[in-house]
Amino acid sequence: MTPPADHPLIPPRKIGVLLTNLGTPDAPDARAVKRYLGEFLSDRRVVEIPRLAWQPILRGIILNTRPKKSAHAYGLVWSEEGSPLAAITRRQSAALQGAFGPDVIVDYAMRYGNPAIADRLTAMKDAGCERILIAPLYPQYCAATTATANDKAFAALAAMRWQPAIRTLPPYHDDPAYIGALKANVESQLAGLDFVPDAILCSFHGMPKRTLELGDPYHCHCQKTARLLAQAMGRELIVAFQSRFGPAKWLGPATDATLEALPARGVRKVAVIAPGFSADCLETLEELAIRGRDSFVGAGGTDFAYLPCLNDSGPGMAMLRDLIGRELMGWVA
Ligand SMILES: C=CC1=C(C)c2cc3[nH]c(cc4nc(cc5[nH]c(cc1n2)c(C)c5CCC(=O)O)C(CCC(=O)O)=C4C)c(C)c3C=C
Ligand SMILES: [Fe+2]
Ligand SMILES: [Fe+2]
Repeated sequence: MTPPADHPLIPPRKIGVLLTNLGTPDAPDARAVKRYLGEFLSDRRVVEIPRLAWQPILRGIILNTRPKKSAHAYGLVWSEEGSPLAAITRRQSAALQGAFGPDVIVDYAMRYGNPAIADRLTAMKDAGCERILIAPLYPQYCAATTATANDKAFAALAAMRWQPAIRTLPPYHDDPAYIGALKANVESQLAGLDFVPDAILCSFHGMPKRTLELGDPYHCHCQKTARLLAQAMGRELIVAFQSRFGPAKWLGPATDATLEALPARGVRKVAVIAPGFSADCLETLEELAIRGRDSFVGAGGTDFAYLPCLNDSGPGMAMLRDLIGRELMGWVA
């Protein structure tokens, strides 16, 4: 990644890579979940309802009911390393550090909760990084995920007298490296199943339908990923959207209703994938792998498999090295 020592124009400079993801509570208990959800659901990029109307509902109802239920769900997927999302992001960061070597400092931070984006950016600057790539690990762009993670980084930079130079990793929903990694990951896991699925369900995190109407490209990015992956795999994929939150209309069809309807359509064996998540988390390990299975089997399905995300798998890390390495080349060429 470094230019030759005798490069005539650009002396070597320290480069930082900050992986960012959504965030997760510090512990699987109601107090920690309440703190996390309070920050998450107060983000106006996430809930686009005027503050005066939303905050009483959030503080008066949601934060008094949801944390206990969510803490129970987190408890079902929590590991010795902590929240799966945090543990996997940490491993992705360590693997990339190993791949790039000492001239690049790789770290990770969360949009909500810990480690905080401002703290890790400051640490990178203190370590001498004059150029920092901020890499939101969302393949599909959504203002509620990608833009808010970048906003948070820019807000931290706004407080610095001497800012590092910044790049952000673009969405990579249609990048051949991403589609190729998904195909390799899904096909190797399909080969290890003890049944042959009648169908593959591709579940993306949902968002309010209004957000699509306001011009957010997320829905189109999801559809394109699914189309390219289906083409690459040479088979059909059923697309659905999960995790509906609140009374508004969300993107459809809904994953839970789709899983319930599949057995009556003759699909008794299903494999579920979630290519929009770069790391397994509550939404995949609890909502899909536990509740999704219950819905499918309860409706008459016989075989169900949830296939894990790219995480820090071989194909997943090769893809991140490729995508991020390409961005860094602009700084060292
Ligand atoms: C991958 C893309 C994601 C989009 C787009 C997204 C939008 C979005 N989410 C909510 C509300 C909730 N999301 C929750 C969890 C959650 N969401 C994502 C990703 C996206 N969200 C992840 C990776 C996670 C899991 C975090 C973890 O700790 O594992 C939850 C909280 C979970 C709970 O309490 O049950 C809520 C609530 C909205 C409103 C939204 C809008 C566009
Ligand atoms: Fe979400
Ligand atoms: Fe969920």
